[in-house]
Amino acid sequence: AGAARPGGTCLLLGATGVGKSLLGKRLRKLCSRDGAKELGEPPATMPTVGTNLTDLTLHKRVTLRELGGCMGPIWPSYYGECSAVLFVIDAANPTQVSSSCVQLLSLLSAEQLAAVPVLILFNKIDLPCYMSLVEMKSLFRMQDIVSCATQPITILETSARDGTGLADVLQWLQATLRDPS
Ligand SMILES: Nc1nc2c(ncn2[C@@H]2O[C@H](COP(=O)(O)OP(=O)(O)OP(=O)(O)O)[C@@H](O)[C@H]2O)c(=O)[nH]1
Ligand SMILES: [Mg+2]
Repeated sequence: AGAARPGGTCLLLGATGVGKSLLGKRLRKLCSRDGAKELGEPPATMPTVGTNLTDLTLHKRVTLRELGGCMGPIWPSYYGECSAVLFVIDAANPTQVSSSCVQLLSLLSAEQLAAVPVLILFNKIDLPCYMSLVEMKSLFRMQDIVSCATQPITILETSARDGTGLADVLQWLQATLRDPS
């Protein structure tokens, strides 16, 4: 199905307001040719209604397809055409933990994603009230989730605001979407 777009397609998923759109803009800036050393003030974002495509130039072209948090019910219609998933969680929003956890469990159990590598991002770690990786992992029972999952799962902490962890995200995409050789 992905034949229409060369390169690889990575779905960018997560509840509304977790920072998917800002992350997409930051990643594009980081791998743009002027090789932004300074990210500067974060550009404004609007809640994404529908889907939003961002092309990244890595070793090959990688398309990030964000599906707005409010589009949750139709996420599965895009599962067939992706080779990786970025799942974003707001580490500074304790009230969203249970709904994010349900979303994560349902995507991990989707048949079409059974072998698709997943990168989980605990985002917004620049905020003073963010929950540490240890806290987040225990709130999500991440150990159980990872051991029951059929797909490879990687976990990172990020700030789309100040750029923390974003180079590691690019590195993961590059390694994950490498052509089999
Ligand atoms: N402090 C901080 N704010 C962030 C970070 N990432 C995103 N934001 C802010 O959070 C708000 C929502 O970000 P978006 O990127 O629009 O969220 P989204 O996940 O795309 O939301 P939907 O499109 O509605 O699903 C914006 O005001 C962003 O500037 C971060 O790492 N730290
Ligand atoms: Mg958005």
